Amino acid sequence: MKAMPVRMRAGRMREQRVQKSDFDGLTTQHAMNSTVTDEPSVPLALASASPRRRELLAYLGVPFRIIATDAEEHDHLPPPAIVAALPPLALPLFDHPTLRAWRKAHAACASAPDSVIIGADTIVALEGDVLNKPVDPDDARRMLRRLSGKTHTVYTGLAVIDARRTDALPLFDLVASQVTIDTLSDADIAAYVATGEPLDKAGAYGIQDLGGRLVRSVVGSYTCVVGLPLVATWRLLRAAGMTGLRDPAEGYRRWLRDRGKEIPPCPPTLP
Ligand SMILES: Cc1cn([C@H]2C[C@H](O)[C@@H](COP(=O)(O)OP(=O)(O)OP(=O)(O)O)O2)c(=O)[nH]c1=O
Repeated sequence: MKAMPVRMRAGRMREQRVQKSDFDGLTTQHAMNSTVTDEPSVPLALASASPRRRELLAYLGVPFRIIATDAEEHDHLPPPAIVAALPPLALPLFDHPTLRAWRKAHAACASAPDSVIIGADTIVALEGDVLNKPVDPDDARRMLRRLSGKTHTVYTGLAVIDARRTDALPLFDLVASQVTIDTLSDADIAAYVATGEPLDKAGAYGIQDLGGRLVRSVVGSYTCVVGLPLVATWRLLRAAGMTGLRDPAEGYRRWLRDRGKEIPPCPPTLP
């Protein structure tokens, strides 16, 4: 992305605008030519610093701005109405990805009072434990040793808030995909961790990059694993009244094509 002035706000909030002329990296040419289709009916904001989320959301074809917060680190109790509306999940409330997504979207409201705001959060769950982002390479090696040869669940929670109507309940979703990791030797793990790729990823792997080589199968949404399930995102944004969005299956195909990837067999792997 062309460096845009980043406005600092209280509470470590950063803001950028993503629009037609504003894509970078791997998909610059494709994104500029084919990603943004229309002006949205309501301004859209993504409450996330994740480059994966920014990239995937762009494939739904509407411009948006980015507001990154440190809200997921907050642990204050949310309002009871929010807790009651969360999709059921047999994990501690503090780890609930939809609650964490809500914390991000909620924290961004003051910066985008005219917008629909989407937050997302991804965790890896294995045998009742939650694996977040590793704190260091040792932690990444430990996580990958645990995931080796097993099937785990990747959950991505979504929260959409219309900041113009803060009295209304947010829209929530929780998407789960089953990922099976190959049996990995210590040398495989060491080589992968040495790439540095695992450090900013839940569960210490990135399926969309080199980590894809560690994965034997995905059952469910592929983009849930990457951090932003496109079909569920599309559905929530439509429910929030947004128009001009590209069909998510088409966005997924374009994203795969621009990354030079084959379309995984469908089903069991879906957008
Ligand atoms: C399992 C997996 C996770 N991930 C990423 C998605 C998320 O960016 C990250 C999980 O951390 P999150 O806390 O969900 O997100 P984040 O800290 O990157 O961004 P923000 O809080 O600002 O929204 O792991 C992949 O990129 N590929 C994968 O295969």
